Amino acid sequence: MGRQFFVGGNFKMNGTVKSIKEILDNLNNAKLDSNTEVVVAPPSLYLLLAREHLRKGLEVAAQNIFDKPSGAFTGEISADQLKDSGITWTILGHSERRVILQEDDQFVASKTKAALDSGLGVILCCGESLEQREAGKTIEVVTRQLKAVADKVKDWSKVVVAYEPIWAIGTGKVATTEQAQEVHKAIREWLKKEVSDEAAEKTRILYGGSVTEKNCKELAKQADIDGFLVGGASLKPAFVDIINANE
Ligand SMILES: O=C(CO)COP(=O)(O)O
Repeated sequence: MGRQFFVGGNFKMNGTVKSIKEILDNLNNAKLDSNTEVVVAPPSLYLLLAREHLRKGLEVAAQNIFDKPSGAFTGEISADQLKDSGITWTILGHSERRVILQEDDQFVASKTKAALDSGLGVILCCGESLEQREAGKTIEVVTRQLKAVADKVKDWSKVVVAYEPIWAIGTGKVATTEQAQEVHKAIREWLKKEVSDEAAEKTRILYGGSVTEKNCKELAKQADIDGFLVGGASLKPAFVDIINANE
C-alpha cells in the first residue's frame, strides 16, 4: 500500500530518569527496521531528556498539549513550546484522558487543530468501551470521535490515527486480527467519504491495546493496520521486536 509503518511508544505516567535512559539506550543500540517510523512519548517532564538522549531519526512525542499558544494556563504545555524543544509529535485524545480527565470530542479536535497549526504531527486516538462494543456501537463511536476533528481539520497529512479499543488497553485482552482489521477498514472508508481520497490512501491507522512482541506480527499483516501504539510493552526491551514487526 506504500504507507510507512509507524510504531509509537506511549510510556504514560511511567519511568524515572534512570529507567527512561535505559529504555532509550536500548532503542539507540538496537537494529531497527529503517522503513518504520518510531516515536516515543515519555511523561512531559522527560521530553527534553528524551530528545537529547535519543539518536537521530527516532522522534519524540508529547502525550498531550493545550490548545492555546501561551498564557495563564497553569500546568499546561503548548504546541509551540514543544516545537521549540525539538518535539515533533503529540498524542491526542487518548482514552485515559477522555475518560479520567473528561476530555470531550470538541476539546480533542481543538487541540488537534492547534498542534497541526504549529507543525506538530498528531497521533489521534479513538476507540470504544466494552459496553459500546457490546451494544454494536463501535464504528458509530469511533467515527463520531474522528468527525469532530474532521470538522476543524481538512489537511490530514500529519495525522496518524490510533484505534485503541478501551477494553484492550492494559488488560492483556488484545483485539483479534479480524476485530482490529474490521474497524481499521471502516475508519479508512470513513476517511474516504468524509475527508478525502488522499487521506484514505495515505493516513496511517495504528492499532493499540495490549500489543506485545507475541501478537504484533499477525496484526501487522492486516491490510489496514499500519503500525502500533504501544503502552506497557514499550517500556520493555521487547519493544524493539514490535518496531520490527513489519520486516
Ligand atoms: O493505551 C495504549 C497505548 O496508548 C495501550 O496500552 P497497552 O499497550 O499497555 O495496552
